[in-house]
Amino acid sequence: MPYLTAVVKETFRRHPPSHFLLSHAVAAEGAAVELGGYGVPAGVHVEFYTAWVTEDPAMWKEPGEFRPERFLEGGDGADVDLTGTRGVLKMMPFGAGRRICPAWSLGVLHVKLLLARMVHGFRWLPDPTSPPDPTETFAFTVVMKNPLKAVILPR
Ligand code: HEM
Repeated sequence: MPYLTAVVKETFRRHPPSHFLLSHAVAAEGAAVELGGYGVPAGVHVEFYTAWVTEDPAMWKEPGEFRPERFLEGGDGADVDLTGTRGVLKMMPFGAGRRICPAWSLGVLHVKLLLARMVHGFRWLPDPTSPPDPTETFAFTVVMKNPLKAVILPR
């Protein structure tokens, strides 16, 4: 289970379904909030492009690599959680704070359960005529540009 959890976390880091959060406005009445050294007045909307955080080589070793081991002990993601509330804030696939996705735990649970059932029940082999291609494209969320094709055999 720890490795499965690491695979799921690495998937949310390397291939987050959303690259940005919903638009959030500064709520403080009449006061500017300081953000990264800038004063942001009340009512002004701030957009967070969260994918840049997980692509930043200052935060992640070789961020372009899909490497679940980074979320195991000693890895550069070992202290990171998906809600951005524990350890260093290095990824937020569901947002963070009071406007975090209210279904974040449901989402994680479904992805883990689906993946566990898929690898428990079947062997997944690459389709020689169409190997897996991680290229992404923007739909409503970010999806695979070329859908996965595989040879699936019962275990
Ligand atoms: C893997 C699955 C999912 C991902 C990656 C995801 C991601 C997100 C993100 C990034 C936000 C924006 C947070 C922000 O603006 O700070 C959000 C908001 C939201 N999500 Fe999800 N979500 C997922 C599944 C779901 C599901 C299954 C539901 C409903 C059953 C849901 C309901 C919502 C709602 C209602 C909001 C708006 C919350 C607000 O504005 O206060 N999400 N989600």
